[in-house]
Amino acid sequence: MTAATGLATRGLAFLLARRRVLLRLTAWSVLETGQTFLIGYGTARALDEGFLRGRADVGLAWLAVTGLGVLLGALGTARVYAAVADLVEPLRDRLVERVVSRGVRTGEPRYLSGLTQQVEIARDTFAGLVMVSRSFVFTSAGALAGLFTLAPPLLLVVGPPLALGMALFAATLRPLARRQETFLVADEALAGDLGTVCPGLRDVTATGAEAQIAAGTGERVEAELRAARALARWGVLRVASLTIGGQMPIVLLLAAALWLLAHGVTAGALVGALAYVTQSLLPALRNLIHGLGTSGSRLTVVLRRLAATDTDPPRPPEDSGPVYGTVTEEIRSTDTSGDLLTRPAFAGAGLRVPVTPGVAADHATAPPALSLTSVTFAYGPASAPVVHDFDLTLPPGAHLAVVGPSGTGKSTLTALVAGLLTPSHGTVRVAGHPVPGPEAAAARVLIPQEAYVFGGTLAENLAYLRPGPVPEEELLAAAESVGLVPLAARLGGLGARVDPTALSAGERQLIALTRAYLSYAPLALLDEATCHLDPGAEERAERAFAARPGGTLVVVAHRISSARRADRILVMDGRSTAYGGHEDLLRSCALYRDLVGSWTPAPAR
Ligand SMILES: Nc1ncnc2c1ncn2[C@@H]1O[C@H](COP(=O)(O)OP(=O)(O)OP(=O)(O)O)[C@@H](O)[C@H]1O
Repeated sequence: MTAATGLATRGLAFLLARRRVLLRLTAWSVLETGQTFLIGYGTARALDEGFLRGRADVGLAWLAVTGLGVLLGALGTARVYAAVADLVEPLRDRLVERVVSRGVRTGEPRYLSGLTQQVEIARDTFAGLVMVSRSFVFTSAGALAGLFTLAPPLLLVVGPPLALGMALFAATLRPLARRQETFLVADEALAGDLGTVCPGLRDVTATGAEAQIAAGTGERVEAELRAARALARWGVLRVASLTIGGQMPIVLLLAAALWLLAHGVTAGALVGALAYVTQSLLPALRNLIHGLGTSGSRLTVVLRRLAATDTDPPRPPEDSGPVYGTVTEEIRSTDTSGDLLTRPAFAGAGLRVPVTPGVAADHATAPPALSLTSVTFAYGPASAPVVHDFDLTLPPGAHLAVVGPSGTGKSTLTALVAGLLTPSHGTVRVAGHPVPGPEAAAARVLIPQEAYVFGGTLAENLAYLRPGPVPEEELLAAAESVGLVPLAARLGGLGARVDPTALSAGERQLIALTRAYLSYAPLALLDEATCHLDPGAEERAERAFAARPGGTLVVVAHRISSARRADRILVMDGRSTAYGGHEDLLRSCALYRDLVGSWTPAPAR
């Protein structure tokens, strides 16, 4: 039995078990049929027996009867809603019961919120479908009965295009549902991908995974585009079915007016027929086509997911939360087999972007290591800019410390340089290359506060940002420079497997720093990347980066010692900034004096 047949069987059993509710629904819907019938019939009589004979009172009386019919119909519709609730709520209860018991059984309660949300979608969609299909059936019955009562030839004009439109619509149902499902799946995959990638852009940059993430997400965008195009092509047929079934009868009635009048159809009956088509059939058909077309496919997808057999693994909710907070979890929870590189849990960790060797060029002719020109950035169109009309130029080999109170934009600045954020005005260039861009991306390495270590060997962790094999001597030399040697020895050497869960935050930072040190990127951005190291270890690591041949260092500093080591300091204070050496700033910048005061420990008494 296919999944679709299984669903249909279960759906039928569900409906049969609720025959009484269905009967009630039918009974109230009949009132709607009466209302539809009266719309055309009453109008025809009002004309033929009243207004066209100069008897306005009779005409008005028929219109009053029609109005009464509309009131009764409204009463019926109100009762229909109550009956639909009796049909829909048990479906919801059943699905919730199923989802909850499955969550409890499989021990995967974290999926419950996503699934119960899908239950709500299923309930609403099912209710909508019941309403539109029921309305179409009873409205059409009322309109067709009315046309026949007024004059059977009217049916000859309205019936065939209506039947043709319905047949075309029925023929598009399956293929369109399949395309709709493909589109929904592609859309959800893209949303899921973006939900993971966007909050984790910093992680992606830190692991040098931009190109592969862009390729992966690009493929999802392409898949959604293909699905949308296929859906649109079939959508055209659906529009055609509405045109043929709902709008063509109007044209035909007008075009055949003479013929109809010659065959005993009265003027009132002709107007009544037009009322049936424009006021009842066309809206009901439109609702049916839109309702069944979109909601039907959605309901099928959601129900199929919810009704998945108990042995199926539960599907993760679309939004699995920000990567920034979960990556470390994922990495920590990896075993030591070292195969994290292929795991989808953190796609970025498995991706390598070759960093161009030789980016560090001849200093004399080289462009600035970093330049920001009139850069303005705000997080939202209505937000105050965090960085405003900002200029900065760093020559190759410079060592800049960025300091300032919390929330003044230090991380925002590093994100702008790394290309994670795009300024609303101005330009950023790294080694002369515009940001964002592949050359600029290859020319800088970002080390965020959260250090990423994966379950491979220490050597694999260290060589991760290098395009090819790295000689052992080079790894050892880098470990020596950054201060990793004692940890490497404790772990059992470069070939030892690393268990990220067994490392402290500071030890992970040392590994990430050595990895960045080994990369070919001349510009290193340390965004609180040493915050878990003791002052001595921090000094050693920073000095190593500052001494890299051709290397330029930007450090978001959280200690006065870190700022003092830099040859220039940028003080950020909201929209204003100050720039200079330590002594200059002590003299000229009150905020810097305050910061230095708060960073310097009070002398022991
Ligand atoms: N994603 C974001 N959306 C909206 N506003 C943000 C976002 N990230 C930061 N901000 C705001 O931008 C301003 C600068 O934040 P940023 O993190 O760059 O400051 P910071 O100086 O690095 O702070 P800290 O020292 O605490 O890390 C703050 O007001 C912050 O609330």
